[in-house]
Amino acid sequence: MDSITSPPPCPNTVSVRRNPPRRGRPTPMKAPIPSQLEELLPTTISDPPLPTVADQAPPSESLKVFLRIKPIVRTITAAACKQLGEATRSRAKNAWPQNPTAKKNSTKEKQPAKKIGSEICISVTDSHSVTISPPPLLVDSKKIKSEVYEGFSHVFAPDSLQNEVYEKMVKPIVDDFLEGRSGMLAALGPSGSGKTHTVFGTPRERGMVPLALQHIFKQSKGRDCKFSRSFYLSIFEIYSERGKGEKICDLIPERVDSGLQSSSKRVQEVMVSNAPEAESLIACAMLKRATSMTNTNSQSSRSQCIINLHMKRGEGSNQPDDAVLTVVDLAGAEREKRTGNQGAKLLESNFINNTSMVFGLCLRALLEHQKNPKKPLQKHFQNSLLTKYLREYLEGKKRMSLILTVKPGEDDYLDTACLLRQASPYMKIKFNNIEDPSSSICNKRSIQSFSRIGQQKRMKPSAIDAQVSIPKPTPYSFHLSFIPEASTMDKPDSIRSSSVKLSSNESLTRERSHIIMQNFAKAIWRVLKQYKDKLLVSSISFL
Ligand SMILES: Nc1ncnc2c1ncn2[C@@H]1O[C@H](COP(=O)(O)OP(=O)(O)OP(=O)(O)O)[C@@H](O)[C@H]1O
Repeated sequence: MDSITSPPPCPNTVSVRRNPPRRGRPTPMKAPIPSQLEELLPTTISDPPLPTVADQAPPSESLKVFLRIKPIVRTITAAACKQLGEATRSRAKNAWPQNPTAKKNSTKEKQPAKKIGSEICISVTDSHSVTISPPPLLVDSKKIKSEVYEGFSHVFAPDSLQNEVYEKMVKPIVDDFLEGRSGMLAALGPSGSGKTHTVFGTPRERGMVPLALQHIFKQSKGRDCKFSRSFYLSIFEIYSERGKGEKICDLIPERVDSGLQSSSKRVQEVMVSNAPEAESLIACAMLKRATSMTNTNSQSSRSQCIINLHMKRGEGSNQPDDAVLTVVDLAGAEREKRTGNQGAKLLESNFINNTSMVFGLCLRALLEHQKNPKKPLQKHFQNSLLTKYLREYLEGKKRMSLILTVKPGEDDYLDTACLLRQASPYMKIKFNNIEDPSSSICNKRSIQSFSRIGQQKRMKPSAIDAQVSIPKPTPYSFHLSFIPEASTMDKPDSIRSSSVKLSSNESLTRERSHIIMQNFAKAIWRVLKQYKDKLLVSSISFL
């Protein structure tokens, strides 16, 4: 494995600085030389606990955004495999935990590392900033400049070790969790950039989840049993089969050890009492996760994977708050041109990209709302299951950290630049309680309804209670109001009242479409106006 220090400066480019804080620091020596060019479930799998006072971070705290650069490692891709006539579909991801078959394949897959040097598009400027340099072709044809991104909580160089990443990024979240504060870590980045590697790792290089488990159980061990706490694990994935709406799949094997408690609900929450027990559950879960071989990753995740560790305090404890530690391994955004995906895989890609986009939109909306509180917080979280589940985090009510993973190759410039451009402003997001006091109740309801989304299809309209509205099951539009308990079903009188509610729902939908159309019209108007101005200018220059 090669480690990368810094790419040689790309001639004919100048550096532009992006991101806060804009400090008056000299452009690093290694930077390019200036030139003349310029979003069930865990419900009972217990609902994630409502935000408590402990969950609410001090208002000044900002979202932590970390960046990790993957070392350059050449792996066999789908295209290469096709040539060899090998199968292109697998289910078990070759990450932590150990999958003997996959491991064998992986050692075969790794080819001698690429020669590095001019092929690198990103370099570490210092521990908080990076410089990305476009490949010469783009510099010449599109006059793209090299850019400096700064303000990251930490930039992990390609040779960074998992332990180092854990200490700087995850340990503070775990310490808070052990103090009773919920927290989340989400890994974002293009396909094959190392999200799963960072989150789960390999048997040799254990990832954030196994390291966190080890830390948590080590800390909990010698504690007074009077203040004992118990830990419950749930792991599930959200995926879309052939683009037909989103589904939740419990990744914990249906028949877990009899020694472990399990819930009968769709997503199990299993009590774990030590790290190896938890790790072996995650190991089994990972074997169930949907993966596939693409042109960019031999074992690309096709789903959003969510791991929750729920800490419940013992009865004798004077700190009754529960806390949840959530780790999200998002499926990597993919460009069709690069992955060469077709058919079902292309549909999966659309789902993956859509979820990533909605996740980003939520954060962007939060940022805009915080910049200008008069601007209402857009409810983009409604557009995907993942964001609906993570609503509290995406509305800035609970702490979360983001780890952006990028690939350093020259070919990866567009993916890397795109991610940095989109995600680096998120570091300006502050954690504060931006919703009204009823929000926690609303949110509990939304999470409950989310957890029962799978049951909706089984419910007949006649069975809906008078207080209940019926959601229209479109792939990315799930209803957030009350979903009935099974016990409220089979009440024929309710048909009329539910249809009344339906019509009010329709009017809401119509109103929303009207607003969207209005905004769309405004945008078109602006574009047309710009064109008009440009036409005017060019016609003047002709005269
Ligand atoms: N820091 C790293 N050190 C060593 N190998 C790495 C590192 N990051 C990623 N890899 C390797 O690169 C390959 C792709 O990584 P990984 O599967 O984690 O990507 P990903 O971002 O999860 O992709 P996808 O979104 O498609 O699932 C794996 O073989 C992994 O072991």
